[in-house]
Amino acid sequence: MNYIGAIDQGTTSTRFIIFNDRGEAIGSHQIEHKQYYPQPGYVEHDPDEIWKNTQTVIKQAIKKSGINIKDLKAIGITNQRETIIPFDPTTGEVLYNAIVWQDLRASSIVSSFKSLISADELKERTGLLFSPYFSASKIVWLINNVPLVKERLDMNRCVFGTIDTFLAFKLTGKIITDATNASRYMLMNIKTLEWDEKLLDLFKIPRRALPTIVPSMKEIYGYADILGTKVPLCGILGDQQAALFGQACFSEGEAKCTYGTGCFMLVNTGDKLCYSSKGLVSTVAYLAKGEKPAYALEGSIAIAGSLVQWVRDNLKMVQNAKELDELASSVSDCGGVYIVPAFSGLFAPHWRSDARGVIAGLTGYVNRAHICRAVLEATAFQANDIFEAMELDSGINLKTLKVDGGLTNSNPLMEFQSDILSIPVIRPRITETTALGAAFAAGLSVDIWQNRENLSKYWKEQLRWTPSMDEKTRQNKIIFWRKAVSRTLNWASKEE
Ligand SMILES: Nc1ncnc2c1ncn2[C@@H]1O[C@H](COP(=O)(O)OP(=O)(O)O)[C@@H](O)[C@H]1O
Ligand SMILES: O=P(O)(O)OC[C@H](O)CO
Repeated sequence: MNYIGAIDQGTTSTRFIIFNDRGEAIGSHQIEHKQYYPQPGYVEHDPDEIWKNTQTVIKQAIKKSGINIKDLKAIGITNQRETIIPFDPTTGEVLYNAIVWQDLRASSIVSSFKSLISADELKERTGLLFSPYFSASKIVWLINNVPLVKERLDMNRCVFGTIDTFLAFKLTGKIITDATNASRYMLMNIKTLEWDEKLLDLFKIPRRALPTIVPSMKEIYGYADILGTKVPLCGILGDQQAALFGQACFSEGEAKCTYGTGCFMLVNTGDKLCYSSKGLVSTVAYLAKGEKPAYALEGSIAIAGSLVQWVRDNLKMVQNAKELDELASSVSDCGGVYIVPAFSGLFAPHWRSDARGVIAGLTGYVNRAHICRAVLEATAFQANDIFEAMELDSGINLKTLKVDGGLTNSNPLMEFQSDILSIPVIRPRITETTALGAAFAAGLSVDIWQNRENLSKYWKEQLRWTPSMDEKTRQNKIIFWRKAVSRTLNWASKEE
């Protein structure tokens, strides 16, 4: 038998999922890790905890699936992107906690970048726009604020890697990042797929401290010791690109939206690098060795499922997500309440780090159920804003939307999403599309699958939500949503 394993290292948890050669998940294990919020706007993870969890989930998933380790033919990695870990490659020592993609501490550094390079040139070179979301400003913050990092950097003993770099290093000793992850540093030239010398120079980041950029698939990067057996590590994709791949969106014009901690909509634009004028970013969708890169346009939303968790953990309004769904379903609408969860500022299409969250439209009529409904609707409205930008930017008219991620378990959210987008929303039979994408990449590299076209047959529709809202109601709701969004702006100072 042939099995492929995928490490899915996400914002809230780490999973290892084992797939058979029909793309079916046959065993998995998952562990959550601690979120550190040392100050408002700061979010950190402990890399050593993530590595410990990775080792445990691999062992446990293998045990649970009962496979013979000799049948594990390849492993792939998919990961939360942009999050940066500084480590010493000579000892493996972690020099500072991982600065997570949601972290806003480098906002003022991003402001200083604006005097070094124009937004147009930055977009032309990287496909991205000014935001502390991307890795570059986090790296500069580490160099400027952590003496240990500066010291090791001066000794040529510091690597700034995304999570894939860190895990690949732990597993194989190689210092690499794949082109999809590299495209999120704000340091890679999106056309040449190499570190951009001009940007490194402007931001004063030494090239020697960055990993080597490698293809996402069709290359064996090294061998990992898994329970005493050497298994090739041969597929790496950032988690949103992995979900696009796992949803079999291999060709131009195919799109997906993943609803997890955040929410990310990507459309494959083929080998065409398409620049956005509506607040989306251009990114590498995947790079197979020896081929031209496939590009994507992406709309990123920082807060989606994490709003559900905030209502559960910080407000203690519900015990779990299921209860929130039930409450939301018990009312026919939001009772006039609109929640804009700009906890980390607003990402696409607004990109305003000065925005902070609001709950708008409160009246004496509003109860807990309306709030719960507004929590779910917030994600659907944000996705709709991105969807509109995507259609305008790419010229692609999407007739349906493929969805995945934990929040797609929420029936009221998916119903409302279809209503607000006014198109059917479709969830596949295999919902672990992120891990599946990484497994596809690894499996293609060791010829378990011969080509991408062969993989399309594993994508099967499981659930479909179709729109039923009248156009006037839909438009009215969107108007109120946009009014609520306008209330979040200019709250924090631009530097915060
Ligand atoms: N039935 C549900 N209703 C609402 N939210 C849900 C439901 N099930 C899961 N979630 C949310 O989905 C998120 C987890 O999704 P997941 O795809 O595992 O996230 P990630 O990969 O970003 O860690 C959590 O924020 C959780 O609150
Ligand atoms: O870990 P997730 O699924 O929330 O994804 C995080 C994204 O990669 C951030 O860009």
